[in-house]
Amino acid sequence: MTVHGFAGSDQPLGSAAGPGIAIRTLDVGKSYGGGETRIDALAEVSVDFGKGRFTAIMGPSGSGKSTLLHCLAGLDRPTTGQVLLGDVDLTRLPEKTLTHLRRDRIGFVFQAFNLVPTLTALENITLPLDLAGRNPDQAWLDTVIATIGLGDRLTHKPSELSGGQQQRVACARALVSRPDVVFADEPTGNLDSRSSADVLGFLHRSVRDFGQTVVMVTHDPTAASYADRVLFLADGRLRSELLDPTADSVLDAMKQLEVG
Ligand SMILES: Nc1ncnc2c1ncn2[C@@H]1O[C@H](COP(=O)(O)OP(=O)(O)OP(=O)(O)O)[C@@H](O)[C@H]1O
Repeated sequence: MTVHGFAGSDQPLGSAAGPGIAIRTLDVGKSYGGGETRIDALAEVSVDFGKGRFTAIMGPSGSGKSTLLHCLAGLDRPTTGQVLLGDVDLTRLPEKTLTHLRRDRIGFVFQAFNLVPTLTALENITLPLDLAGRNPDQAWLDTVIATIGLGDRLTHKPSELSGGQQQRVACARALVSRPDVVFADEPTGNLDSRSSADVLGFLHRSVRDFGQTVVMVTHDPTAASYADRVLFLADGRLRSELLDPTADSVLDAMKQLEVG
C-alpha cells in the first residue's frame, strides 16, 4: 500500500485551476466563533481536484470534511484562502453570482436525498434545468436516465421510491446539467449495502464513462474504494492521500492517521 504524506499543491499561488484541474483550494482556512471559543475547522488546505477524477474525502468525525466540501461547493465561505473553479475565485463572488454559479456549474448529492416530494422522479431530475430556464439535452437526459436504471419508476413520487432509488434520482439530478463538479456529502449514509453499491456504481460510471468530476465525503472505506484517490483530513488539515484505493488500504490508512 502506498500512503503519501500530503505535499499540497504543486502550482504557483494565485493561478487559475489549470487545464487538467476542475477545482482547487489555495491555503483555505475556516474558523467558527472567536476568542477562546474559536474553532479552526480547516487550516492551510491547498489541494487540486483533477477533471474526470473521483476523489473521496475521509477523516475522523469533526476533522473538517463537510466544511471543506461546503467551501469547495460555494455553500460556505472560507475565512482565508481561495477556491478556484476554473479561473473563478468563488470566495470573491457576490452572493447572487455565486447562487447562479452553483446552479449552473455545480451538482450536489446529499445524505438525505433532498428531493421535492410533490414532483415525480423525472420532474426532480430536470428541476435544475427548469429553474435555469434551459431545455434538457434529450440525448444526455436519456443516457443519464438509462444509467440510473429506474425504468418505469420515473413517474413515481419520491415517497413511492426506496431510499436507494431516491438517491439514484438525486444523482441523476446532479448530473443532468453536466456540472463542472458533482459534490456528494455522505451519499450512502442512509442506505443499505446493496443500494450503496448501486449509487456508488452510478457515480463511478459517471466518472469513467462520461468524464464527470466527483468529490465525495464518506466515512465508509468501501465507499471510498470506488474513488480514484482518497484524501485524509485530521484536525482540519490534509494529512495524506491514497491513490487507487481498496477498502483494506483505506482502513490501513485510517489506522495510520489515528496513530498520527
Ligand atoms: N456552524 C458551525 N459553528 C461552529 N462550529 C462548527 C460549525 N460547523 C462545523 N463546526 C466545527 O468545525 C469542525 C469540523 O466540522 P465538520 O462538520 O466539517 O467535520 P466532519 O469531518 O464533516 O465531521 P463528521 O464526520 O462528524 O460529519 C468541528 O469541530 C465542528 O464542531
